[in-house]
Amino acid sequence: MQVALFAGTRPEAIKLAPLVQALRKDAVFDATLIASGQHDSLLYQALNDFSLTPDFDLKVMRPRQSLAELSARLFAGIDGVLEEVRPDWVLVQGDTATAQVAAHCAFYRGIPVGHVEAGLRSHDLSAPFPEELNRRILTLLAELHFAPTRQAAANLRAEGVPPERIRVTGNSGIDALLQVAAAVRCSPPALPAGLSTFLERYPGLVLITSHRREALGQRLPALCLALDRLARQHPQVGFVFCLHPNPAVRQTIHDRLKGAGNVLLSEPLSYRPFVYVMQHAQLLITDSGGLQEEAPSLGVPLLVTRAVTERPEGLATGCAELLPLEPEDIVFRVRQHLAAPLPRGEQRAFPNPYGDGRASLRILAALRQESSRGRPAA
Ligand SMILES: CC(=O)N[C@@H]1[C@@H](OP(=O)(O)OP(=O)(O)OC[C@H]2O[C@@H](n3ccc(=O)[nH]c3=O)[C@H](O)[C@@H]2O)O[C@H](CO)[C@@H](O)[C@@H]1O
Repeated sequence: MQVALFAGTRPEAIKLAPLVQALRKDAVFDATLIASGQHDSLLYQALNDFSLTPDFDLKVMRPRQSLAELSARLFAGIDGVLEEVRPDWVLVQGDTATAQVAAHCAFYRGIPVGHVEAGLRSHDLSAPFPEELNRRILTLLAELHFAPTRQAAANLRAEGVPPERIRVTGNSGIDALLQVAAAVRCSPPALPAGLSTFLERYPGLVLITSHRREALGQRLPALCLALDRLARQHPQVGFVFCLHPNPAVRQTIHDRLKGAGNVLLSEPLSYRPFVYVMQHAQLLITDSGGLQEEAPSLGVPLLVTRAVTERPEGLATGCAELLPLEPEDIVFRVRQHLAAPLPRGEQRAFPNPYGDGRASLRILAALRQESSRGRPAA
């Protein structure tokens, strides 16, 4: 069974890596990995972490291109690859333009699509933008829906997806995390020089990421203001902000946080060092989807800088909490967490509702079942 997998961004590479590894180990499958290059530098950094080299690289990234221009390049590039590879199945992950357009192209050619991480919904098309739209389109296009949780499966059924087309598999991102977290515990990765000195200097550690388009208005400036105050009030705590390459996000953060001594503005870390830093943090502050899924396995509490999340399961376990918009409220919530720290490296025990590390195997089993049933040619 020839399976084509498309990855355009860092999280897609991380979450598809365990699947590519599992497919390549299994004689039933032949896996072709296609990089779109939607987020070029971060995508290749993540693929490298899993020693993966794409079979095709579409290099669609251009500076300051619009979403429509990106989509146009993706349509042309992906259709060409499908013509050449002629896969039996296409696998896409999550909610990016790459995933949505790859599913579209496959659908037009009558190639069945498996959607990994199906059924997440914020029920708000403006947040996350444009990912919530991409998810809904992907649901219309997919033949098999690999839902990470029961809640995600319920969302799909509520939209009329036949139950027999849905599999609850867990999130393949947890497969990747558990693999890398175990490796990092045995052999700590090399960290950039400035970061390792910084970590040694402060007994406490808060790790922050923020990159969502919709954060640029009020949320990111409010978060920076709050962090600046918190850094002054807690000189024993190091605040590491891992930046995203998006120039508008970087500018906002640089302008507001450059001066504070115990704030380190770090370049994006590759996955192994990033997992190491997460393992040693006492608190994560983020608008990332992946971090919301990873935090419970690492036992690190997490504050989500968003008004809504498509991941309510983490809120229900007590690991995650939505952070208010106002800087005073952010300061208050973070101070509450910092008031009761665990020693560095020690973790709280949270159940992980997002997966148990076996999602890829369940997805492979579902594909094998499809192949044994035989599909009519398109
Ligand atoms: C709207 C939304 O929620 N969409 C999500 C979105 O992804 P995201 O929000 O999770 O994106 P990021 O935060 O960029 O990536 C996170 C990953 O990167 C690692 N990391 C982080 C910083 C760093 O310096 N080094 C790293 O290695 C980190 O541990 C984690 O694994 O798209 C995905 C693809 O479709 C979807 O699955 C997913 O729903």
